[in-house]
Amino acid sequence: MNYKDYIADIPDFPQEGILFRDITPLMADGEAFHQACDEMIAFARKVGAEVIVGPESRGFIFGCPVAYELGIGFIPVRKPGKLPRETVSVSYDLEYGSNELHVHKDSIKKGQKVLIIDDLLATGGTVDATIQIVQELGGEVVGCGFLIELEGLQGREHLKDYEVFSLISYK
Ligand SMILES: O=P(O)(O)OC[C@H]1O[C@H](OP(=O)(O)OP(=O)(O)O)[C@H](O)[C@@H]1O
Ligand SMILES: Nc1ncnc2[nH]cnc12
Repeated sequence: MNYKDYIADIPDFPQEGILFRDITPLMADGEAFHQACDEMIAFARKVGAEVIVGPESRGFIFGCPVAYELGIGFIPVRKPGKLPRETVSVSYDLEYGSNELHVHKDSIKKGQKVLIIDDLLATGGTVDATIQIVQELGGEVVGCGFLIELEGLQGREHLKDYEVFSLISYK
């Protein structure tokens, strides 16, 4: 399958100068979405994931089917003001702004093997912040899986110590 056929390229969204890679056509196609999830599931099995951690909101779209298929848990990483109980948080920068990510403090067990799944790796700010939180909570990051990697933004520089999987790469 040529997954790029299912990604829409939108110039100057959400800001001038950003080429936005829109995954919604892929999500809307049952076969493409299913196959993409299957490839992430294979990676999750390979790295021995015991729990999936996924950043809001597009990380939920791919992280939850993987967790479901493996019969393991899914832990949401959320933007400020969304989680009702005590959290740990980290501030981070991304291609078009900055934010703060939160995870419930009691969500990850010590030594648990964590696979981080998100739709897209750009600067790596989001995954870097997520790794920091997982480690603070005692989890072991065994891999990071993405549908899309924007190679030009060099997000992999943050991920030299980890197994990284991406299905679609743009130079
Ligand atoms: O590698 P980075 O530079 O951190 O960029 C990648 C992140 O940016 C997007 O999320 P966004 O914060 O736009 O939120 P959304 O998923 O709610 O749209 C995307 O879904 C990744 O999580
Ligand atoms: N260029 C881009 N397209 C879609 N999502 C993104 N998140 C960060 N950069 C992005």
